[in-house]
Amino acid sequence: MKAIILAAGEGLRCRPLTLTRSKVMLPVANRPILEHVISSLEKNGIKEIILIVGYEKERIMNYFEDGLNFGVNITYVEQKAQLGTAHAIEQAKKLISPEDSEFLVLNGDNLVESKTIADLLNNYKGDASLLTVRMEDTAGYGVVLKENKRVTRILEKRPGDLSHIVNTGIYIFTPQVFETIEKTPISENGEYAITDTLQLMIDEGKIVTSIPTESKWLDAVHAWDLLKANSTVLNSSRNLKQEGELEEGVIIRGKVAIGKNSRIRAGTYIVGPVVIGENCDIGPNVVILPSTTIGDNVSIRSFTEIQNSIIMNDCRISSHGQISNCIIGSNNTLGPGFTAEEKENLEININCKIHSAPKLGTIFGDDNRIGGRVLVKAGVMIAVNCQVESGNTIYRDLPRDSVVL
Ligand SMILES: CC(=O)N[C@H]1[C@@H](OP(=O)(O)O)O[C@H](CO)[C@@H](O)[C@@H]1O
Repeated sequence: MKAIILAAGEGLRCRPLTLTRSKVMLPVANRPILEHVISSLEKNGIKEIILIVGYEKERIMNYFEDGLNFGVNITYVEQKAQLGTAHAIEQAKKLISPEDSEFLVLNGDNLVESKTIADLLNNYKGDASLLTVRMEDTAGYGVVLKENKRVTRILEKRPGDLSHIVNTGIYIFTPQVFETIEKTPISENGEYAITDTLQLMIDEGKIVTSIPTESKWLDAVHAWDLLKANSTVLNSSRNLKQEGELEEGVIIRGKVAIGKNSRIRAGTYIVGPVVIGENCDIGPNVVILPSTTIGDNVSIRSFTEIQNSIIMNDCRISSHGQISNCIIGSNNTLGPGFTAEEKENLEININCKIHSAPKLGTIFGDDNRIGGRVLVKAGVMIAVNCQVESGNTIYRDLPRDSVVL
């Protein structure tokens, strides 16, 4: 069976991390979310992948190339304008032939394990099947109403407790779906939504089934949700390899992976689950606590403590830093004594809407240069290519290219 993966969107609510990469390329346990998705498909024997790309597509294509390094064949299709999920799927029409009796569709930015996909592959039936999960808070998702297994209505992002059965956006369709996609009207918010296509199919008397799963399905709606996804994946990972070099006096507890050519210097204390990439230079006397992921080519100097955080590639973190519940994008330089304040239950304004975040420090996009003794207040985000001189306290979000003297 072929799979179409939707990977064309930016993921606006994951800014500033998505200013330079799309949401599917955000790292979880040092691998892009999309790589976890592809690996789950591959484990189910799905090797023919059609990747719908758009925003920051070069970054995706340079990473995955033809897919062979990941055990699959990838064909890329560009969705030039992001006109909704039905429009995205329609872009792949010419690559699905009548011999493909059915095909799978899923989002490239939702973490799934191989069992999640297997739950749909083992149970689908009818003209279309969609995989569902039960959730208390269904805000921001589509939900379904059903009789037995048959879906009677799909309601997209409506307020209220209409149903707690959430559409995961993972579907199996027969090629006939393209006929209904063509008839799908544009929605109120200007998109061709696959959920409207499914509702049309139901209205036409076609059989749309809901297949429940209790296997892993995680969506990073906001940038800070990446911390939870990272922690979940780290906690469930097995066979973590230690390939780097540990100096004498390094203490390691729990599951810790250390990549090739990484050097952990004396007196460093690491409590897993922790993943450290390749070519890192850490210590002496650094403390790394659960559930932390550190990318490739990262240096961290003495007496810095990091906990429940993601540090992406090519960062330089000086001594005496305090980094907890933070996401630091690629190629950031943090001077000595950097402190990220952290707080619980923050209210964060994104595009004039208040979103609540659990415990959070700060989130940095890429390429920022921060001097010594800088304090960033809890929940404050630094975009891309900002410069903050030593001794400053940052109280408000910094947009791209800011300079704080
Ligand atoms: C129009 C459409 O396709 N809506 C889907 C889709 O929403 P997005 O906002 O496009 O990510 O994926 C959700 C799962 O992540 C699902 O719940 C919802 O029904």
